[in-house]
Amino acid sequence: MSSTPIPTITAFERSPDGGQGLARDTRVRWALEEVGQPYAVRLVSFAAMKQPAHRALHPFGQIPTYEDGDLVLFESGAIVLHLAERHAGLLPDDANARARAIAWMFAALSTVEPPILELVNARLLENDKPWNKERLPIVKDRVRDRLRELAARLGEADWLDGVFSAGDLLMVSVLLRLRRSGLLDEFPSLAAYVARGEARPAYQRAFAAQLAVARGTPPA
Ligand SMILES: N[C@@H](CCC(=O)N[C@@H](CSCc1ccc([N+](=O)[O-])cc1)C(=O)NCC(=O)O)C(=O)O
Repeated sequence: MSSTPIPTITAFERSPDGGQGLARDTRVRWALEEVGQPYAVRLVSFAAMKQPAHRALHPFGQIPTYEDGDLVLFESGAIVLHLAERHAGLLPDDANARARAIAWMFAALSTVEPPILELVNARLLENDKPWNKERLPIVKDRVRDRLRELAARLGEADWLDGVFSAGDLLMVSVLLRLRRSGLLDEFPSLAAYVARGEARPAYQRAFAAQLAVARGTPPA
């Protein structure tokens, strides 16, 4: 029986996606599973997220957060990096390869995710605006540009830079948001890349855990 306290993350009490794994706690769960770190989950309601107690952990009143002893983190990318730096399995030992893997983490969140979020917002939050019909194709083409460039770099490789890394974990997580749009299927090599990520046992465990929350069933 381990006496070492385990880290605690926060997640939606009721995820708007009904457990499809699109909320950002899934990528943190995935990283924890990849490094073999047991963790606890504190579920928070939308209302509780905006209260002072949660804002003391997350200045923007969001999830996920990560608590481990006297360390409190927010930002899913920072949490994944923290885990990758402290455990084997998500960043290479070689210094240059490690730096490249971290560059891919930033690329996922700073270059590929923003146009995808623009598309998500255009479809979810702006679809009743008169200008949406004109804007949507422009936003879609911005996403296509990034996907085309990413596919060109990935080529026939399994992962972005040799072995699977935290860069792939975040890139796959970002690309999963595209599934409903159909845009990912326009790039078969990227759809296969995402499928490789989803096939990883660690992802499967992370997905099942967040789905169990959505279904109100206790985790296995
Ligand atoms: N940059 C931060 C962004 C965190 C964030 O966006 N958190 C969202 C949940 S993940 C984003 C998300 C939400 C829902 C779906 N979905 O498909 O239902 C997908 C992704 C949140 O707390 N939203 C509540 C709020 O802002 O008040 C990070 O990466 O951690």
